[in-house]
Amino acid sequence: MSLITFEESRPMDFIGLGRLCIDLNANEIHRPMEETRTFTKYVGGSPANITIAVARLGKASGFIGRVSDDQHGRFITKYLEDRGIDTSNVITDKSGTVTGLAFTEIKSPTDCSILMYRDNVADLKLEPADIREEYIKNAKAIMISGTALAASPSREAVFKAVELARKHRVVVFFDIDYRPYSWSSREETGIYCALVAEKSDVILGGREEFDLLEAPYGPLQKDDQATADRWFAHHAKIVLVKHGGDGSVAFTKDGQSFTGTTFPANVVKTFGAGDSFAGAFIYGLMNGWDISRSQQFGAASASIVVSSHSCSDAMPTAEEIQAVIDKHTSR
Ligand SMILES: Nc1ncnc2c1ncn2[C@@H]1O[C@H](COP(=O)(O)OP(=O)(O)O)[C@@H](O)[C@H]1O
Ligand SMILES: O=C(O)C[C@@H](O)[C@H](O)C(=O)COP(=O)(O)O
Repeated sequence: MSLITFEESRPMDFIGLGRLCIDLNANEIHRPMEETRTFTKYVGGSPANITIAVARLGKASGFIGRVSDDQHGRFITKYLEDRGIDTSNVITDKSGTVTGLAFTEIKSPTDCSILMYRDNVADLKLEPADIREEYIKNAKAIMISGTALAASPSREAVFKAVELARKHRVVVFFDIDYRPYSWSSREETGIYCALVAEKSDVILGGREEFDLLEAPYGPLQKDDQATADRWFAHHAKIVLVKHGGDGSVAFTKDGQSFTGTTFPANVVKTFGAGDSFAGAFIYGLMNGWDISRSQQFGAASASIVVSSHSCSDAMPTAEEIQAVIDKHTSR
Protein backbone atom coordinates (compact mmCIF):
# COMPACT_ATOMS: atom_id res chain seq x y z
CA MET A 1 0.00 0.00 0.00
CA SER A 2 1.51 3.27 -1.13
CA LEU A 3 1.93 6.05 1.42
CA ILE A 4 0.31 8.55 -0.91
CA THR A 5 -2.58 7.95 -3.24
CA PHE A 6 -3.02 10.02 -6.36
CA GLU A 7 -6.55 9.94 -7.74
CA GLU A 8 -5.76 8.45 -11.15
CA SER A 9 -9.03 9.45 -12.82
CA ARG A 10 -8.27 13.19 -12.56
CA PRO A 11 -7.46 14.91 -15.89
CA MET A 12 -4.93 17.33 -14.40
CA ASP A 13 -1.81 15.85 -12.82
CA PHE A 14 -0.33 18.83 -11.06
CA ILE A 15 -1.18 22.42 -10.13
CA GLY A 16 1.37 24.96 -8.93
CA LEU A 17 0.17 27.87 -6.81
CA GLY A 18 1.94 31.09 -5.94
CA ARG A 19 4.42 33.35 -7.58
CA LEU A 20 5.07 33.79 -11.25
CA CYS A 21 8.10 36.04 -11.52
CA ILE A 22 11.14 36.90 -13.57
CA ASP A 23 14.74 35.86 -12.93
CA LEU A 24 17.41 38.18 -14.25
CA ASN A 25 20.54 36.07 -14.17
CA ALA A 26 23.89 37.84 -14.48
CA ASN A 27 25.62 37.19 -17.78
CA GLU A 28 29.04 38.29 -16.54
CA ILE A 29 29.47 35.66 -13.88
CA HIS A 30 32.15 35.43 -11.21
CA ARG A 31 31.81 39.04 -10.20
CA PRO A 32 29.62 41.02 -7.81
CA MET A 33 26.30 42.50 -8.88
CA GLU A 34 27.81 46.00 -8.74
CA GLU A 35 29.98 45.08 -11.71
CA THR A 36 27.32 43.23 -13.66
CA ARG A 37 26.03 45.06 -16.72
CA THR A 38 23.81 42.54 -18.48
CA PHE A 39 21.35 39.90 -17.45
CA THR A 40 19.32 37.23 -19.24
CA LYS A 41 15.62 37.19 -18.55
CA TYR A 42 13.91 33.93 -17.61
CA VAL A 43 10.56 33.03 -16.10
CA GLY A 44 11.12 32.39 -12.40
CA GLY A 45 9.51 32.06 -9.01
CA SER A 46 9.98 28.80 -7.20
CA PRO A 47 6.46 27.34 -7.72
CA ALA A 48 6.60 28.39 -11.38
CA ASN A 49 9.96 26.64 -11.77
CA ILE A 50 8.63 23.48 -10.14
CA THR A 51 5.54 23.46 -12.35
CA ILE A 52 7.69 23.98 -15.45
CA ALA A 53 9.86 21.06 -14.30
CA VAL A 54 6.87 18.76 -13.80
CA ALA A 55 5.38 19.78 -17.17
CA ARG A 56 8.72 19.23 -18.92
CA LEU A 57 8.63 15.68 -17.56
CA GLY A 58 5.32 15.16 -19.30
CA LYS A 59 2.72 15.67 -16.59
CA ALA A 60 -0.46 17.61 -17.38
CA SER A 61 0.08 20.77 -15.36
CA GLY A 62 -1.62 24.05 -14.59
CA PHE A 63 -1.07 27.08 -12.40
CA ILE A 64 -3.08 29.27 -10.06
CA GLY A 65 -1.67 32.78 -9.67
CA ARG A 66 -1.81 36.45 -10.55
CA VAL A 67 0.47 38.27 -12.97
CA SER A 68 0.93 41.97 -13.61
CA ASP A 69 -1.07 43.67 -16.35
CA ASP A 70 1.97 44.57 -18.43
CA GLN A 71 4.61 43.17 -20.77
CA HIS A 72 6.21 41.08 -18.00
CA GLY A 73 2.93 39.48 -17.01
CA ARG A 74 2.19 38.63 -20.64
CA PHE A 75 5.72 37.25 -21.13
CA ILE A 76 5.19 34.86 -18.21
CA THR A 77 1.73 33.72 -19.30
CA LYS A 78 2.89 33.08 -22.86
CA TYR A 79 5.93 31.16 -21.63
CA LEU A 80 3.69 28.84 -19.60
CA GLU A 81 1.31 28.38 -22.53
CA ASP A 82 4.17 27.60 -24.89
CA ARG A 83 5.18 24.80 -22.53
CA GLY A 84 1.70 23.35 -22.45
CA ILE A 85 0.89 24.55 -18.92
CA ASP A 86 -2.75 25.43 -18.42
CA THR A 87 -3.10 29.16 -17.67
CA SER A 88 -6.89 29.30 -17.37
CA ASN A 89 -6.41 30.13 -13.67
CA VAL A 90 -3.59 32.61 -14.15
CA ILE A 91 -5.32 35.93 -13.58
CA THR A 92 -4.14 39.31 -14.80
CA ASP A 93 -4.14 41.62 -11.78
CA LYS A 94 -5.61 45.00 -12.70
CA SER A 95 -4.70 46.90 -9.53
CA GLY A 96 -1.42 48.35 -10.75
CA THR A 97 0.87 45.70 -9.32
CA VAL A 98 4.19 44.68 -10.79
CA THR A 99 6.06 41.44 -11.51
CA GLY A 100 8.51 40.28 -8.85
CA LEU A 101 12.12 40.35 -10.04
CA ALA A 102 14.97 38.18 -8.81
CA PHE A 103 18.39 39.52 -9.82
CA THR A 104 20.85 36.72 -9.37
CA GLU A 105 24.48 37.31 -8.50
CA ILE A 106 26.87 34.51 -9.46
CA LYS A 107 30.19 35.29 -7.77
CA SER A 108 31.45 31.73 -7.87
CA PRO A 109 29.96 28.22 -8.09
CA THR A 110 29.53 28.29 -4.31
CA ASP A 111 28.90 31.97 -3.67
CA CYS A 112 25.58 32.98 -5.21
CA SER A 113 22.88 35.28 -3.95
CA ILE A 114 19.57 36.67 -5.03
CA LEU A 115 18.47 40.29 -4.85
CA MET A 116 14.69 40.37 -4.84
CA TYR A 117 12.52 43.30 -5.91
CA ARG A 118 9.10 42.40 -4.57
CA ASP A 119 7.27 45.56 -3.57
CA ASN A 120 3.64 45.66 -4.73
CA VAL A 121 3.88 42.33 -6.52
CA ALA A 122 0.96 40.79 -8.40
CA ASP A 123 1.49 37.28 -7.02
CA LEU A 124 0.59 38.31 -3.46
CA LYS A 125 -2.74 39.75 -4.71
CA LEU A 126 -4.15 36.27 -5.31
CA GLU A 127 -7.60 36.28 -3.69
CA PRO A 128 -9.72 33.53 -2.15
CA ALA A 129 -12.27 34.16 -4.94
CA ASP A 130 -9.56 33.18 -7.45
CA ILE A 131 -9.43 29.68 -6.00
CA ARG A 132 -11.99 27.61 -7.90
CA GLU A 133 -13.16 24.35 -6.42
CA GLU A 134 -13.88 22.91 -9.90
CA TYR A 135 -10.26 23.46 -10.91
CA ILE A 136 -8.71 21.95 -7.81
CA LYS A 137 -10.95 18.91 -7.70
CA ASN A 138 -9.84 17.93 -11.19
CA ALA A 139 -6.20 17.57 -10.12
CA LYS A 140 -4.13 14.80 -8.58
CA ALA A 141 -1.72 17.09 -6.71
CA ILE A 142 -1.12 20.72 -5.80
CA MET A 143 2.10 22.46 -4.78
CA ILE A 144 1.94 25.31 -2.29
CA SER A 145 4.88 27.67 -1.94
CA GLY A 146 5.39 29.11 1.56
CA THR A 147 6.07 32.55 0.14
CA ALA A 148 2.43 32.77 -0.96
CA LEU A 149 1.60 32.99 2.77
CA ALA A 150 3.63 36.16 3.25
CA ALA A 151 0.73 38.59 2.86
CA SER A 152 -3.02 38.87 2.49
CA PRO A 153 -5.03 38.22 0.38
CA SER A 154 -2.68 35.54 -1.02
CA ARG A 155 -2.42 34.01 2.46
CA GLU A 156 -6.17 33.41 2.67
CA ALA A 157 -6.21 32.14 -0.91
CA VAL A 158 -3.65 29.49 0.08
CA PHE A 159 -5.71 28.34 3.04
CA LYS A 160 -8.78 28.03 0.82
CA ALA A 161 -6.82 26.05 -1.78
CA VAL A 162 -5.45 23.69 0.86
CA GLU A 163 -8.90 23.09 2.38
CA LEU A 164 -10.40 22.36 -1.05
CA ALA A 165 -7.51 20.07 -1.91
CA ARG A 166 -8.00 18.13 1.32
CA LYS A 167 -11.75 17.94 0.70
CA HIS A 168 -11.18 16.40 -2.74
CA ARG A 169 -8.21 14.14 -1.86
CA VAL A 170 -5.79 16.20 -3.94
CA VAL A 171 -2.27 15.46 -2.64
CA VAL A 172 -0.84 18.62 -1.04
CA PHE A 173 2.88 19.27 -1.50
CA PHE A 174 4.29 22.12 0.58
CA ASP A 175 7.65 23.70 -0.17
CA ILE A 176 8.60 26.04 2.69
CA ASP A 177 10.48 28.20 0.15
CA TYR A 178 11.58 30.84 2.67
CA ARG A 179 12.36 34.19 1.04
CA PRO A 180 13.02 36.70 3.83
CA TYR A 181 12.23 39.74 1.71
CA SER A 182 8.54 38.95 1.50
CA TRP A 183 7.93 38.60 5.25
CA SER A 184 7.77 41.07 8.13
CA SER A 185 9.32 38.74 10.70
CA ARG A 186 10.69 35.22 11.13
CA GLU A 187 7.97 34.50 13.71
CA GLU A 188 5.25 35.40 11.21
CA THR A 189 6.84 33.04 8.66
CA GLY A 190 7.15 30.19 11.11
CA ILE A 191 3.61 30.45 12.41
CA TYR A 192 1.86 30.66 9.03
CA CYS A 193 4.04 28.07 7.32
CA ALA A 194 3.50 25.66 10.22
CA LEU A 195 -0.28 25.99 9.79
CA VAL A 196 -0.01 24.83 6.17
CA ALA A 197 2.63 22.19 6.96
CA GLU A 198 0.13 20.65 9.40
CA LYS A 199 -2.32 20.13 6.54
CA SER A 200 0.15 18.92 3.91
CA ASP A 201 0.90 15.39 2.70
CA VAL A 202 4.49 16.02 1.64
CA ILE A 203 6.71 18.76 3.10
CA LEU A 204 9.98 19.86 1.51
CA GLY A 205 12.49 22.26 2.99
CA GLY A 206 16.04 22.88 4.06
CA ARG A 207 17.17 22.32 7.66
CA GLU A 208 17.02 26.06 8.41
CA GLU A 209 13.56 26.31 6.91
CA PHE A 210 12.26 23.57 9.18
CA ASP A 211 13.94 25.35 12.13
CA LEU A 212 11.95 28.44 11.22
CA LEU A 213 8.68 26.52 11.62
CA GLU A 214 9.78 25.11 15.00
CA ALA A 215 11.23 28.33 16.43
CA PRO A 216 7.98 30.02 17.58
CA TYR A 217 7.13 26.93 19.61
CA GLY A 218 10.73 25.98 20.64
CA PRO A 219 12.97 24.31 21.48
CA LEU A 220 14.42 23.52 18.04
CA GLN A 221 14.57 19.80 17.27
CA LYS A 222 17.94 20.15 15.49
CA ASP A 223 17.40 16.61 14.29
CA ASP A 224 15.79 15.66 10.99
CA GLN A 225 13.99 12.61 12.35
CA ALA A 226 12.52 14.57 15.27
CA THR A 227 11.43 17.27 12.84
CA ALA A 228 9.74 14.72 10.61
CA ASP A 229 7.99 13.13 13.59
CA ARG A 230 6.54 16.48 14.50
CA TRP A 231 4.78 16.70 11.11
CA PHE A 232 3.82 13.02 11.08
CA ALA A 233 1.80 13.80 14.21
CA HIS A 234 -0.32 15.96 11.90
CA HIS A 235 -1.14 14.98 8.31
CA ALA A 236 2.26 14.49 6.63
CA LYS A 237 3.24 11.17 5.07
CA ILE A 238 6.63 12.24 3.67
CA VAL A 239 9.03 14.89 5.04
CA LEU A 240 12.06 15.67 2.91
CA VAL A 241 14.94 17.68 4.37
CA LYS A 242 17.28 19.12 1.74
CA HIS A 243 20.97 19.52 2.58
CA GLY A 244 22.39 21.31 -0.48
CA GLY A 245 25.50 19.64 -1.90
CA ASP A 246 25.23 17.01 0.83
CA GLY A 247 21.99 15.62 -0.61
CA SER A 248 18.72 15.05 1.18
CA VAL A 249 17.01 12.79 3.68
CA ALA A 250 13.41 11.66 3.19
CA PHE A 251 11.37 10.35 6.10
CA THR A 252 8.13 8.44 5.80
CA LYS A 253 5.34 8.14 8.30
CA ASP A 254 5.81 4.37 8.51
CA GLY A 255 9.17 4.95 10.23
CA GLN A 256 11.60 4.63 7.34
CA SER A 257 14.26 7.10 6.19
CA PHE A 258 16.11 7.36 2.91
CA THR A 259 19.37 9.19 2.30
CA GLY A 260 19.62 10.79 -1.13
CA THR A 261 23.03 11.36 -2.62
CA THR A 262 24.05 13.91 -5.25
CA PHE A 263 25.40 13.65 -8.77
CA PRO A 264 28.57 15.36 -10.04
CA ALA A 265 27.92 18.77 -11.57
CA ASN A 266 29.86 21.52 -13.31
CA VAL A 267 28.22 24.01 -11.00
CA VAL A 268 27.49 27.39 -12.59
CA LYS A 269 25.25 28.58 -9.74
CA THR A 270 23.55 27.02 -6.74
CA PHE A 271 20.00 28.33 -7.09
CA GLY A 272 17.49 26.23 -8.94
CA ALA A 273 18.71 23.07 -7.21
CA GLY A 274 15.71 22.86 -4.91
CA ASP A 275 13.13 23.55 -7.62
CA SER A 276 14.53 21.05 -10.11
CA PHE A 277 14.91 18.47 -7.35
CA ALA A 278 11.30 19.02 -6.28
CA GLY A 279 9.91 18.76 -9.82
CA ALA A 280 11.64 15.46 -10.55
CA PHE A 281 10.98 14.05 -7.06
CA ILE A 282 7.27 14.79 -7.43
CA TYR A 283 7.29 13.22 -10.90
CA GLY A 284 8.77 10.05 -9.42
CA LEU A 285 6.18 9.88 -6.66
CA MET A 286 3.38 10.49 -9.16
CA ASN A 287 4.68 7.60 -11.25
CA GLY A 288 4.41 5.35 -8.21
CA TRP A 289 8.19 5.02 -7.81
CA ASP A 290 9.65 4.36 -4.38
CA ILE A 291 11.16 7.18 -2.36
CA SER A 292 14.79 6.34 -3.15
CA ARG A 293 14.27 6.27 -6.90
CA SER A 294 12.29 9.52 -6.75
CA GLN A 295 15.06 11.12 -4.69
CA GLN A 296 17.68 9.91 -7.15
CA PHE A 297 15.69 11.38 -10.05
CA GLY A 298 15.44 14.68 -8.18
CA ALA A 299 19.15 14.78 -7.46
CA ALA A 300 20.08 14.02 -11.07
CA SER A 301 17.75 16.75 -12.30
CA ALA A 302 19.30 19.21 -9.85
CA SER A 303 22.79 18.34 -11.08
CA ILE A 304 21.71 19.37 -14.59
CA VAL A 305 20.12 22.65 -13.49
CA VAL A 306 23.00 23.80 -11.24
CA SER A 307 25.24 23.20 -14.26
CA SER A 308 23.10 25.61 -16.35
CA HIS A 309 22.65 29.37 -16.42
CA SER A 310 18.89 29.36 -15.88
CA CYS A 311 16.38 27.55 -13.71
CA SER A 312 13.16 27.37 -15.75
CA ASP A 313 14.69 26.99 -19.22
CA ALA A 314 17.10 24.33 -17.97
CA MET A 315 14.51 21.96 -16.50
CA PRO A 316 15.39 18.62 -18.12
CA THR A 317 13.37 15.88 -19.79
CA ALA A 318 13.05 12.43 -18.24
CA GLU A 319 15.49 11.07 -20.83
CA GLU A 320 18.12 13.69 -19.94
CA ILE A 321 17.77 12.89 -16.24
CA GLN A 322 17.97 9.16 -16.85
CA ALA A 323 21.11 9.65 -18.94
CA VAL A 324 22.82 11.30 -15.94
CA ILE A 325 21.77 8.44 -13.68
CA ASP A 326 22.98 5.83 -16.19
CA LYS A 327 26.31 7.62 -16.62
CA HIS A 328 27.07 7.72 -12.91
CA THR A 329 25.46 4.56 -11.62
CA SER A 330 27.15 1.21 -12.00
CA ARG A 331 24.82 -1.49 -13.17
N1 LIG B 1 26.43 21.55 -5.81
C1 LIG B 1 25.55 20.58 -6.09
N2 LIG B 1 25.92 19.58 -6.93
C2 LIG B 1 25.07 18.59 -7.23
N3 LIG B 1 23.81 18.50 -6.74
C3 LIG B 1 23.38 19.48 -5.91
C4 LIG B 1 24.24 20.57 -5.55
N4 LIG B 1 23.55 21.38 -4.70
C5 LIG B 1 22.33 20.83 -4.56
N5 LIG B 1 22.22 19.69 -5.27
C6 LIG B 1 21.06 18.79 -5.34
O1 LIG B 1 19.87 19.54 -5.22
C7 LIG B 1 19.13 19.14 -4.06
C8 LIG B 1 18.46 20.35 -3.44
O2 LIG B 1 19.44 21.31 -3.16
P1 LIG B 1 19.33 22.36 -1.99
O3 LIG B 1 20.45 23.33 -2.19
O4 LIG B 1 19.29 21.66 -0.69
O5 LIG B 1 17.92 23.03 -2.25
P2 LIG B 1 17.52 24.59 -2.27
O6 LIG B 1 17.99 25.12 -3.60
O7 LIG B 1 16.04 24.57 -2.13
O8 LIG B 1 18.22 25.22 -1.11
C9 LIG B 1 20.15 18.44 -3.17
O9 LIG B 1 19.53 17.49 -2.33
C10 LIG B 1 21.07 17.80 -4.19
O10 LIG B 1 20.54 16.58 -4.66
O1 LIG C 1 11.92 31.75 -6.45
C1 LIG C 1 12.25 32.83 -6.95
O2 LIG C 1 11.56 33.86 -6.90
C2 LIG C 1 13.57 32.88 -7.64
C3 LIG C 1 13.78 31.63 -8.45
O3 LIG C 1 13.21 31.75 -9.72
C4 LIG C 1 15.26 31.41 -8.48
O4 LIG C 1 15.70 30.97 -9.64
C5 LIG C 1 15.63 30.57 -7.33
O5 LIG C 1 15.98 31.10 -6.31
C6 LIG C 1 15.45 29.12 -7.37
O6 LIG C 1 15.29 28.62 -6.04
P1 LIG C 1 15.86 27.25 -5.48
O7 LIG C 1 15.55 26.16 -6.45
O8 LIG C 1 15.16 27.06 -4.19
O9 LIG C 1 17.35 27.40 -5.31
